[in-house]
Amino acid sequence: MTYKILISDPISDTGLAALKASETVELNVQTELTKEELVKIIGNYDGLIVRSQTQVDAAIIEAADHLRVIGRAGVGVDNIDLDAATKAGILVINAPDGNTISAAEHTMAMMTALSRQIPDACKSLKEGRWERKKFKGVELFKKTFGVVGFGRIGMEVAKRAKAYQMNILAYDPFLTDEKARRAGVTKATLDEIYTQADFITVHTPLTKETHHLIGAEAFNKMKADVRLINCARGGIIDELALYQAIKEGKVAGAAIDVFENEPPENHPLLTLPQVIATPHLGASTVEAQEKVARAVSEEILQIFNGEPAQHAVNLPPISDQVRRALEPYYQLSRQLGVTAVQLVKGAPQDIEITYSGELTDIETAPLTRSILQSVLAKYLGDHINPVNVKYYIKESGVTYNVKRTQQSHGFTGLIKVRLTSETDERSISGTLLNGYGPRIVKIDDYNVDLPTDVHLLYIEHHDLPGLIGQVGTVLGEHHINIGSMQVGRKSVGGHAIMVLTIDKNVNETPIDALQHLEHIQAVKLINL
Ligand SMILES: NC(=O)c1ccc[n+]([C@@H]2O[C@H](COP(=O)([O-])OP(=O)(O)OC[C@H]3O[C@@H](n4cnc5c(N)ncnc54)[C@H](O)[C@@H]3O)[C@@H](O)[C@H]2O)c1
Ligand SMILES: O=C(O)[C@H](O)COP(=O)(O)O
Repeated sequence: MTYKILISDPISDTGLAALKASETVELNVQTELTKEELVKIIGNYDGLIVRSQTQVDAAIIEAADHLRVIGRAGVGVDNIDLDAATKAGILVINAPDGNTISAAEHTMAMMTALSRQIPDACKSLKEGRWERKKFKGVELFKKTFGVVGFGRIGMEVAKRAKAYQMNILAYDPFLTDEKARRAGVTKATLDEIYTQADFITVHTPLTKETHHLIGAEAFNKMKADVRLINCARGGIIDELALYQAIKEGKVAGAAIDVFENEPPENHPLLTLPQVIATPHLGASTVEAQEKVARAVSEEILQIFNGEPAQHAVNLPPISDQVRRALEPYYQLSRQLGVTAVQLVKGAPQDIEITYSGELTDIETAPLTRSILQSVLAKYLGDHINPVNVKYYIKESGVTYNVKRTQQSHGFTGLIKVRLTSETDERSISGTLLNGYGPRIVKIDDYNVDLPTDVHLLYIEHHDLPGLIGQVGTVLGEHHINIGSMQVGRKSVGGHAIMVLTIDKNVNETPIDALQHLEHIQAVKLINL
């Protein structure tokens, strides 16, 4: 199988080494595509790698029939329509830490350049002037520095600002006192930052909450000589309100790397001498570009190899430890879902999953997605995958709940899947048996011991002598070899089940023949 990957933004060639070396990948680099051209060709690709330039909107996702993964060689994914990607079952991954240092260094460069008016001083000198009086700056030493967004980059910026002996106030909804203490910063509210800071930098993602987070109201609270830096995302600071605030002398200056619309056209901020700007260069270093390209390349290869993603943006993150613990259970969970949905009569309305034994202490959300996916795929189709399964569950009105119990009936880890449809209710349990791999150990109330990689014939009948022989005869007449047979009954002469493993997939004919036998109540062929 060959995977076709399109690279639509300029990406470090060195960082792509893993993809280039792979025999299963065909790479195509086209960094000057118009949106229409991209829509036309995206259907040919299994993977897409972008930076912040390509706008991966709903129209592109709709045309991306085969796309499995979008790799963002960088942090911000606001250029990707995540809802559309999730609905389409396309995994979005990013490279969250490859450009942290470069972005933090650029922030410091912008703050120092702003405080000393370096770009204009340089320009004036190059134009033949010697204007020492005009370019008097301010020191950073002992100044109060507000850091809004204390994630990866915010923290690295704070480390560097400490070397300048700035007094750092940090605001982040997830910042704890302990984390602030360890980082040597003061945890503050936004208002404390607005009223006390001499310099304010933003390092949040652009979200509904952070859009225009800093606008006219905030500028009114700030010191008149405040200077702002935005090396995160255009739109976190309201650009027009910033322009007004600078014009009115409420803000002394701003250093801007990112714009609400890029590239900015006739932008008023770019007409102001108090503003310095760069064209979204925070991550544009040799080192950062190599790191982000290497990270997405290697992860995309892992995903195409069937391994779980480590930096999925539209799936909950899982740690390495959890990934390792769950790995052996993936096959079992999928097969339990597939079996249960073939056992139950009618479409399931409710799905109940119970984890016990060692699985009670592990984050089992990835297994839950895998079970839900395998159950729903029968009715909703193969486009259901772990990325979009929750979306489709909600859409279809099916309910599900997850339970945990310590009762594992002697098994190390046990998963039980119970499906309820309008007319039926079925449950099936499975475990991993040392040396044997995944096994089905219970169907409804009957204990069984079945492998999960075979075809099963599940028969419900009255417990009567001779019936097992009749079933064997019918299967023999249809040249179907029985691998193993297990029987169970509730009481002598009462309701009973027979589960046979058979060597080949069969068509409807022997099933019909079995169903016509007297005392047989139901026959189900279960393909795993
Ligand atoms: N200019 C560039 O080239 C460049 C380079 C890299 C990253 N970035 C951008 O920088 C930003 C930060 O990146 P990061 O790697 O540090 O991300 P991160 O996820 O590590 O940190 C973001 C932080 O923002 C916080 N946050 C979210 N909402 C907030 C709010 N309303 N108020 C305050 N804090 C809030 C989060 O809790 C988190 O700690 C992103 O927007 C990213 O796209 C820009
Ligand atoms: O979010 C990011 O990673 C930065 O904004 C970098 O964007 P870029 O890859 O387009 O330089």
